[in-house]
Amino acid sequence: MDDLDSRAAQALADIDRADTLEALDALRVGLLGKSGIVTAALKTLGALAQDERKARGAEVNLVKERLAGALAARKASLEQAELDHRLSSETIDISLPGRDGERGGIHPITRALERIASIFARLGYQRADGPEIEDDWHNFEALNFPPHHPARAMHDTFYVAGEGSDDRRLLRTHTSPVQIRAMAGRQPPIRIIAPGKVYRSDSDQTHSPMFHQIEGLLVDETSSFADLKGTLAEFIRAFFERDFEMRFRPSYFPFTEPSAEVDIRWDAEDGSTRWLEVLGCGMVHPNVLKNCGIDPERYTGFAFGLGVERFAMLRYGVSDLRAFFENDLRFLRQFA
Ligand SMILES: Cc1ccc(OCc2nc(C(=O)N[C@H]3CCS(=O)(=O)C3)cs2)cc1
Repeated sequence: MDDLDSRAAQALADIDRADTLEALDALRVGLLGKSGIVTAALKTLGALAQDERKARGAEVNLVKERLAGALAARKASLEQAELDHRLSSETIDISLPGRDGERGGIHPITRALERIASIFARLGYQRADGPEIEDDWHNFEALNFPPHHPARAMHDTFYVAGEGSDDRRLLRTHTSPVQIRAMAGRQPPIRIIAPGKVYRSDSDQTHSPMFHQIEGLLVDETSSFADLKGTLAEFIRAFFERDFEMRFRPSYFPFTEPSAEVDIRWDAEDGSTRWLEVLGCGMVHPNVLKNCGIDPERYTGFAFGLGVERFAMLRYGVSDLRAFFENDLRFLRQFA
């Protein structure tokens, strides 16, 4: 075997051992490139006699084809191996569940408030809004509170600092001023609900200085206490999706006469039965109608008020009111 043959044999072994496309290409250049051994062998043909040149040329071309074939085969094998590696390492199992981003949820107080509002919307009530910073007239005077009623005291009401005593502004203690504003300039029939934040200087396990209320007001020519009872019975049934036994206990509010507090009969899991107070109501006091330019000789109305947190606690089985305001995601995620 001449020198070219032995070097070609060595080259075939090197080609088989080449384990990267870069190493294989370096071999190709060294064999078939401008300075490669096959190119060098082809260059010697010119110096040979005619008959020897033909035979030698055929030998060199045979070596060239064998090396080119081996290079191509090895290249294909390495490329396939690379493709197989990528296919296995970059495989995506499309049957896996997607990575879910954090989803927000509606706060339980908002859920309860919207649930209550939608029940009254279905009963024909319009939603009204108003300012949270109110004046004394809309929050107390117009609602028939006498001048020195305890609810006006600082221990119950947040007053805006640095203002005179008679026209002091305050954080509304109920949403009744919204109804006062809604009645002004409007004649019956009136059916409105006023949901929103209210503020009282109170804070313990069942009281928060800011809480949510929904009040309702209906004024027309014929409404009666019976209508009030029927409306509230329907509301309680729709909200809890259960028929609760209800009782109306006589009570007192400056803005309603007669006034009542409503209890529902709550059967606890341990079999005990309790009466739970859930809201207050009454027939709108004639003075309140007069203050809003509505003739109490011609029109009557009823009104009710409830704390939204109270309804959320009952519906969702929450025992501490403060849980609604601590923003603990472990608590809030239960309502997402
Ligand atoms: C013009 C107008 C006239 C009358 C009105 O009466 C709204 C009413 N509210 C109650 C009541 O008991 N409210 C409390 C329930 C729990 S609470 O959130 O602490 C407030 C009874 S009647 C409202 C507006």
